[in-house]
Amino acid sequence: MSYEDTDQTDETRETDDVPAELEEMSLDELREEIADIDRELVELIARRTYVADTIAEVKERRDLPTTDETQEQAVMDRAGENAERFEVDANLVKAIFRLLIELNKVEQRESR
Ligand SMILES: C=C(O[C@@H]1C=C(C(=O)O)C=C[C@H]1O)C(=O)O
Repeated sequence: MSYEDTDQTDETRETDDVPAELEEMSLDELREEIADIDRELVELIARRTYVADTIAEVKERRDLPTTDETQEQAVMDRAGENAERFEVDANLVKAIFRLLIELNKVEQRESR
């Protein structure tokens, strides 16, 4: 799925690349849209970090190691699949997820 999966025909679009509703927005409106998305991204990162902190507490209680390579591979595979589904660069998305995983592990180790 991508932003192009709408019921618009090519004739109703300004160009082949950009949906008509985005074309019609002013630069300021488009930047507001970006600001909203950026806030949502940070909110999602905060949620992910919060859940990972809870996982870290469970691991500590069960005397399990911080790093779980099998789980990390599953996260990376899922990131790649989702990137393909939404037609964004899989390597870029995977690099972002590698960073998120490393941030969580640093935090998990510091809280032990
Ligand atoms: C959050 C976890 O701990 C670590 C961090 C992970 C992540 O941020 O996705 C994945 C695996 C672990 O190395 C987990 O085990 O699920």
